Amino acid sequence: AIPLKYGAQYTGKRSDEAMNKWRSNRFGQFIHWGLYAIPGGVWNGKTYNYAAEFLKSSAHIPTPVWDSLMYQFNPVKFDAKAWAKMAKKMGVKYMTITTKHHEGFCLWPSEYTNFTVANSPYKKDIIKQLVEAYNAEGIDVNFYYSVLDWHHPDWRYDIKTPEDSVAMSRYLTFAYNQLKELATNYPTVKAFWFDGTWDNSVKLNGKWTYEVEKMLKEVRPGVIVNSRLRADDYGKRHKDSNGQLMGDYESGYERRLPDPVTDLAVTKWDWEACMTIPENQWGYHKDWSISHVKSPLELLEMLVHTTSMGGNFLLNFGPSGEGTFRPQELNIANTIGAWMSKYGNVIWDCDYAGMKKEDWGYYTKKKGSNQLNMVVFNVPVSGLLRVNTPKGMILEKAAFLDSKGVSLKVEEIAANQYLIHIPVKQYTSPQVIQVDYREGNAKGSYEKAKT
Ligand SMILES: C[C@@H]1N[C@@H](C(=O)NCc2ccccc2)[C@H](O)[C@@H]1O
Repeated sequence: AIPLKYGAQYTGKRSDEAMNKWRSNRFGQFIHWGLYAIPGGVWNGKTYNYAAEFLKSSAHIPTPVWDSLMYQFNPVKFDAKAWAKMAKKMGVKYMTITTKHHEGFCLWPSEYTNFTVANSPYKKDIIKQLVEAYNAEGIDVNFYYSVLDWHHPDWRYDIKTPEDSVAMSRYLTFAYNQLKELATNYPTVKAFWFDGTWDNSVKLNGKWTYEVEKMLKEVRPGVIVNSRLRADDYGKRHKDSNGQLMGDYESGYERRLPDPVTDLAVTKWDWEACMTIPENQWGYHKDWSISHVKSPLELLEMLVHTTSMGGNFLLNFGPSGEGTFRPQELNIANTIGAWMSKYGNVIWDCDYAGMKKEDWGYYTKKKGSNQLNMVVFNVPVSGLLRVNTPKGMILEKAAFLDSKGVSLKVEEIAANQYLIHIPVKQYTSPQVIQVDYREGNAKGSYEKAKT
């Protein structure tokens, strides 16, 4: 192994209470909110189809012009309690809020800069209101923080001169202080979601990323940081020069999911995928007709897919400059919430079942139970759901979760090979089958085909 001072601090999954809770949460709400929500992707009457939170760069807007949006930030319809109630109904167990996105505007009254809500017409601390409202609904709150900062004069993309180095170290001290401020002043924060760490200026400062992780865990014991924060002694990101994951969970899946057959390696570590409702809009965009908008069932399948591979699914919402969500976002929250109110127990506290992926859908398994869940998205025309079990696993019975007790026929067709018979009809949402099994070896009464 290559000796490292700023590489992975441990190997394997954390098994402390804080991480077990983070893992059991499984489903989270991402919220991207900032000055970009005011123009919403439109500038001087022109609609830009890029992500709305990049409008400053896609419309080449000078920093002073962009920054003056602060004087327009006044979300008169913002109601943290209403947001938290919607999230509770959706069935999320955590929420991750952008405390500061690439634009540098802070949703909390930071003492280290004037570019915050405190100096906007709104004045009040948005982070405090959200933490209190979501925690009151029993939802954990995590902080997104962009290291990349388009506002701060000391930010550098690369370190080419001694002046760059002096300026960037001033910037990193500023960011360190802001992060300590967030971890200190909002003591119920459970995790930090770092972004904007891909530039060379950060990769050359692996030591700083190590020190931030260390400081946060000293100020807030148990707190969780994503792999995207970290660079090692040689600028390697996410995984160090020895291939070990840094931070507490892998955060590379942005608007994409690992393949359930070829990417099974992800089941060896904790990970989270974050997802947009349109193709690529994190912040509020005025015109959602410019791309596909994912349906509730499309997103629900992604949630189940993610749980089936032992990951967390963070679904993004982009409130408007006034603090409201769109009808499509409300519909998604209600539709997924209705399914979660019936079947949330096959998501929360569930994990990878170690079973071979089948065409009909996904398996999840409740931690520490002999309960195997089958979430069926694709009913075969035959009505026969194939189940291949690992050696030593015998299926006993199967039943639709909502029609308690009505058993389904389980046909053993060979050692560790079964067919579960379900009615062939039009289903309008994924069906959940609960399977009970026991340890033991198949009767072995089958002749192995001579090949
Ligand atoms: C979680 C997402 N990560 C941000 C993102 O894609 N940044 C990519 C980026 C690439 C190059 C310049 C600026 C930003 C998006 O704005 C979201 O915050």
